[in-house]
Amino acid sequence: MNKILIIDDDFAVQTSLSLMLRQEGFQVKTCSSPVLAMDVIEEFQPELIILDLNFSIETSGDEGMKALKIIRHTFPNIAVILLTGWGTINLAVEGMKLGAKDFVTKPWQNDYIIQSINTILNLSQQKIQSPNRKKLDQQYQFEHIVGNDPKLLAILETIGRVAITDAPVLITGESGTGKELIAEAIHQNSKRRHKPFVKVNLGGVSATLFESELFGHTRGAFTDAKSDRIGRFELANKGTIFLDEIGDLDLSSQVKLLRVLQDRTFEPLGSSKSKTVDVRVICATNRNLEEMVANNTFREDLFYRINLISVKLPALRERPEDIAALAIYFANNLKTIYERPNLSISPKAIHWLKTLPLPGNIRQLKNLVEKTILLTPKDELTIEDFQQNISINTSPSNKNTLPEVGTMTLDEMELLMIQRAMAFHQNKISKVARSLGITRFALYRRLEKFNIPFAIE
Ligand SMILES: Nc1ncnc2c1ncn2[C@@H]1O[C@H](COP(=O)(O)OP(=O)(O)OP(=O)(O)O)[C@@H](O)[C@H]1O
Repeated sequence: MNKILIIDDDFAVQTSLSLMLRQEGFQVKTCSSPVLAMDVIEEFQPELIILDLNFSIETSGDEGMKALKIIRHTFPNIAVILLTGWGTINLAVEGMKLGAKDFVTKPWQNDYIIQSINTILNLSQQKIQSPNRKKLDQQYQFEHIVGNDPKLLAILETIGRVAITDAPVLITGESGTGKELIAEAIHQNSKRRHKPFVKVNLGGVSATLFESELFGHTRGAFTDAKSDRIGRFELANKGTIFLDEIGDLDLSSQVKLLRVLQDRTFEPLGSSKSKTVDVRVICATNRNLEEMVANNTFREDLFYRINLISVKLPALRERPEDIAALAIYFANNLKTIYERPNLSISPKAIHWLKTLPLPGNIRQLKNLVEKTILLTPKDELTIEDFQQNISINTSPSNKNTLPEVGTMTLDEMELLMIQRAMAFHQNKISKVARSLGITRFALYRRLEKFNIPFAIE
C-alpha cells in the first residue's frame, strides 16, 4: 500500500484530502507544518508528499518553498505534489523548477489529484529495464506503430503505462516523427477509447477565432455567428482532445487555454453560463517550448500544466534501423491497395534508404515509398527507382538540418556533402558531380584532397 503524507495547516484540507485518499486505498498521514514534517517523513517514509505552499501565518509562500527545497534535498526519491491557490500559481511554477512533480490549484478536483498521484507513483515504481517490442504488443495496442528502436520502445512503454490514467501528455519531436500517431495510441489504450478523439490544429487557429473554435459560441455572439456552435472541448467531452502545434498559440489564447485545463470549465462566446468538461488533454509541438518559456513567448504555468508526462520522439535519422521496417511496412500496405502482390524492395535499396538524411522523417519516407510504387510498374523496387522520386533539397525542414554557426567549417561541410552525394549516387562520378553542380574534374580534385577513394569513369 502506497504511503502519502499531506503537509497543510488547514485542518479542513487535511481531513478532506486524507479521507478521499484513504478511500482510494492509500495509507495517509497528515502534518500541519513543514517544521514538524521532517520527523514524520523519517518515520513514516512516504512515497509521495502533498505540500501546501500557502501557510496561513506566512502568505508569501516562502515557508512552503523552503520546505520543498529541504525535502528535495534530503529525500530526493520522494515525489512532491504542490497545492496552491489560483492567485499564486507562479509559486507552483517555481516549485516545479525545484523538482516538484505536479501542482494542483485549490479548489482541487479529486479525480485530478488521484490520477496525478497514480501516474507519478506508477512511473517511478515499475521501470522495466529495457522494454521489448513483443512484450509491449502483448500488453498494449500499438498495431500501426512500426519500429524497434530502443528510444521508440521506451516511449511506447511510457505511454502504455500512462494511457490508463488521465494524465496530460506533451509530445514533442520534429515534423513527421509520428506525434499524432502516438497521441492516437494513448487514446486507444485508455478507458476513453470508445469516446471521441478530437484533434485541433492550433497552428491554424487565429487569436480571434480561438474562443469560438475551442469553446463554441451562441447565436449572435459576433456578426457571423448565425447559429449556436459547439466548441471542440465540448465535442471531446468524456474523450480526448489533441491540441496539435500548441507552440503556435499566441499569449492571450494561452491564458484562456490554461484556465480550462485548470478548472475544466469554460463559457462559450456570448454566453455567461459556464460549462464543465471531462477531457484528457494531449498536446504536441515541433517547437522547443523550454526555449519559448525562456523567451517569454510561452507561458511557464501552461507549460507545466501540460507536461506532467512528456515524450520526445526521435528523428528518423537517429534510428536508421527502423527505416527498413517502415519502408517494408508502407510497401506491404500498398500491395493490397494497388493489387500488386509481388511488390518488394530490393535489399540494396533498403540499405540505401537507411543512409538518407530524411529531414521530413517518417512522413517523407512514406511519401517516397508511395510515390516510387505508383510511378514504377516493376515488382522489385531498386535504388534507381527511389532516386528518381526523392527531392532531398526541397524537404520542408531542410534548413533546420544545417549545423549551427560556429560548429563546422566550410571545408568540413564540403567533405560531408561530397560523402553524402557519393553514398547517394553509389560512387557514380558523373552523377555525383552533376548533383553537386561541379565538373567531373573539379570533383576528382576534391576527392583527392579529402582522400576519398573513387574509380575514374
Ligand atoms: N512508427 C510509425 N509507424 C508507422 N507509421 C508511422 C509511424 N510514425 C509515423 N507514421 C506515419 O507517418 C506520417 C506522419 O506521422 P504524424 O502525422 O503522426 O507525424 P507528426 O509528428 O504529427 O507530424 P507534424 O508535426 O507534421 O504534424 C503519418 O502518415 C503516420 O501514420
